[in-house]
Amino acid sequence: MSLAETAASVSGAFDSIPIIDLGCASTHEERAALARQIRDACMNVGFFYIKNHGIPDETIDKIFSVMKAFFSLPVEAKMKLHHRQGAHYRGFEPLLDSNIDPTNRGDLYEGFMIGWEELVPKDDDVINADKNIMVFPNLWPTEPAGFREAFINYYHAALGVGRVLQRLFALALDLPGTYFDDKLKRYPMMRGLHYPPQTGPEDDGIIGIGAHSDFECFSILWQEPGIQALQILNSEKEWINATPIPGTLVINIGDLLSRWTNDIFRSTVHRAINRSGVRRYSIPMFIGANPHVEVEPLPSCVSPERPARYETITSGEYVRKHIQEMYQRSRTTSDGVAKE
Ligand SMILES: O=C(O)CCC(=O)C(=O)O
Ligand SMILES: [Fe+2]
Repeated sequence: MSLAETAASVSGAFDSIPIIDLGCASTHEERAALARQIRDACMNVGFFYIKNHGIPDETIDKIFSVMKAFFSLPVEAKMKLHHRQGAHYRGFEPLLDSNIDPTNRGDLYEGFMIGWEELVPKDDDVINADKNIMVFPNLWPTEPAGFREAFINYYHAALGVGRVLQRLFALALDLPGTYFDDKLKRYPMMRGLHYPPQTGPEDDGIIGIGAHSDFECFSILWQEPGIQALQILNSEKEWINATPIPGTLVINIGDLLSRWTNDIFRSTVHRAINRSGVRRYSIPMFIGANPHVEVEPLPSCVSPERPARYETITSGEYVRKHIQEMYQRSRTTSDGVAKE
């Protein structure tokens, strides 16, 4: 059955999130079987867990530990790295700095955003050699010690997982395995997030992160074990818990890949609410397409019964607009002062 025919029979009324084992992908048959599982998950749920992803525990432990230390610093120290000092979304995001759900009043998390950087910096000539790719400098705190190293090590490890997944997504879409290799960003954005425990009523419009779908192609999320916060919305409008499963990462499809696949891959709405009584941490990385890539529904996802639903758009144009809107709805000024 073609992708478009299969999509016609999919309901989206899931009540659980599949777990996919990346550990068995050495033979051609194993990779094909994995791609089929991924296709099912992307069409039915838009989310899946991966186990045996290959990121060492030590790499995760180190970034988790520096995140806890950094977010425990006084807010004045963190504000010195406010991301609005620059134009490229790097550095600290205070509480309520973003508002991803326009029907809400603000997102109750603190974040620290970074982009690609070599662990051992190369000279500028090497970095600037690839003129088509934008590499913006990161901002780094002076404390805690080892913050930069822990973030960069995790970043490179997560990016490696992304490279494996993008090939599986291509196979899942009946495309050559390397189809996305020159189209997806080599330098995606990643952020460490800290959600203070929340006590206010949900209907006051301020929750950890409001209901949204991600803007880019797919996201790779580490979430702190033992603390339930992330929820995803099914087609029956029920919130299904994405309970942290030790040793796994959560993968979800974003709007751009959904659009690229003519909505055959689902970009599922999700939110996070931390009512655990203690702080909660997570680390999303957003893998997008390079800014100049023109995204239009893939031929394998279009049929006479399922005509193309979207016009061609460049990735950069699409993502920039959405990110700007999310921060324009902020309830704080760049000094961190609450707006009226
Ligand atoms: O913290 C989480 O579990 C979700 C974060 C998220 O959805 C995002 O950053 O887009
Ligand atoms: Fe998200």
